[in-house]
Amino acid sequence: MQDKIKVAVNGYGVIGKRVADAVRAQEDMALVGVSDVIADYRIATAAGKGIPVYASTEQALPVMADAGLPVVGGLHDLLENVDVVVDCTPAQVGAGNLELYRAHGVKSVFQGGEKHDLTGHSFVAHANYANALGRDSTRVVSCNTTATVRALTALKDVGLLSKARGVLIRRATDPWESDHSGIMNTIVPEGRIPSHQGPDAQSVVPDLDVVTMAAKGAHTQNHLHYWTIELTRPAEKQEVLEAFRAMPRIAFVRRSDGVVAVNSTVELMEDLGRPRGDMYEVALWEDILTVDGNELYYTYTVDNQAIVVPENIDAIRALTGTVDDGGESIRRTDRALGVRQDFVRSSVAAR
Ligand SMILES: NC(=O)c1ccc[n+]([C@@H]2O[C@H](COP(=O)([O-])OP(=O)(O)OC[C@H]3O[C@@H](n4cnc5c(N)ncnc54)[C@H](O)[C@@H]3O)[C@@H](O)[C@H]2O)c1
Repeated sequence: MQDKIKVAVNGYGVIGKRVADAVRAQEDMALVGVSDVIADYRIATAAGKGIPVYASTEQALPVMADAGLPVVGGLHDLLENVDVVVDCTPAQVGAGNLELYRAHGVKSVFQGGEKHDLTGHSFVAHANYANALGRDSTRVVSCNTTATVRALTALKDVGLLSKARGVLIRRATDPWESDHSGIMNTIVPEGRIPSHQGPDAQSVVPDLDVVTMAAKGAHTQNHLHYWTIELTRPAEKQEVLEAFRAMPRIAFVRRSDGVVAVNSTVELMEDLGRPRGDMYEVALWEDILTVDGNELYYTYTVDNQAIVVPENIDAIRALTGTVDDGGESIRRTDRALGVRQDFVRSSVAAR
């Protein structure tokens, strides 16, 4: 434990519990504890796994203790013993924690619900690991923005990307909250164009020419994106596929393999034995992708609950500066999580 990066997770919800497990899967990291304000099954499962549990507020501590949780202490105590905290509290709550983390001399990773200005740095590992090195804090961008940046930088890396225009069909709510939030039996267009994901992608890669439009669907699992791309020159489909294949965390799926809809990938992840059925990769339909001269069209699906998890792990290494090379950090993270390049046709972990 001495040489490992000591990590805390504040906010043990959809993202926090996944990041906590991913930290535990890394050879160079130790999860010192998780902190929250809840006292029910959600945090009890952390205690059940032997993860030390802390209370994030003074009011929460007695409530958690009364519920029989083995609360080790308050968030202040946890922060005394870690190098990095990953803040996975609800959107905008995290912003109120930055000064606390700084006061404890702890580096901090925030999530996409916070504004770029909070940390002045927005993170997607492949795109800008290098300029996060040694920083005090960063923000891992949202699930939609992470997928957008991964796919567009794959094209940018090989000099093919001129302009990108995307339509994002978002899930209504996380599945476990569908008893009390989310829409039903409709599609709701977002009130403005561009939707926020395009400008957010530019907070990671400023020179991207990208416009996004979004709508909220009535389903609860996964987003679906459609992209129309103007390439810098006419290209062959094979060349475009190679560009995506070279990008970590993009995996091909095919209708011909029976992956015909968003729910197919959900079932596939379960069948692959993924924890919680999580899909860390962008699942891009190889046999739908079409190139026509200098125009490219493609679609993929994104597991909103999981895609940012490997990015959080890389952000921890970048801030602490323990691994200088982003490619090396990505390889380590992906090996530990079993990230793949192809779900059906390759039985081995990718790259
Ligand atoms: N759910 C997604 O699909 C998704 C995807 C990408 C990014 N994000 C971002 O991740 C962040 C967390 O979202 P989530 O979906 O995990 O939320 P969530 O509601 O599932 O989890 C948040 C957790 O924080 C806890 N919490 C509330 N107030 C707290 C406080 N003051 N101190 C400590 N803990 C507190 C809650 O009890 C809950 O367990 C947000 O910024 C969100 O925008 C969410």
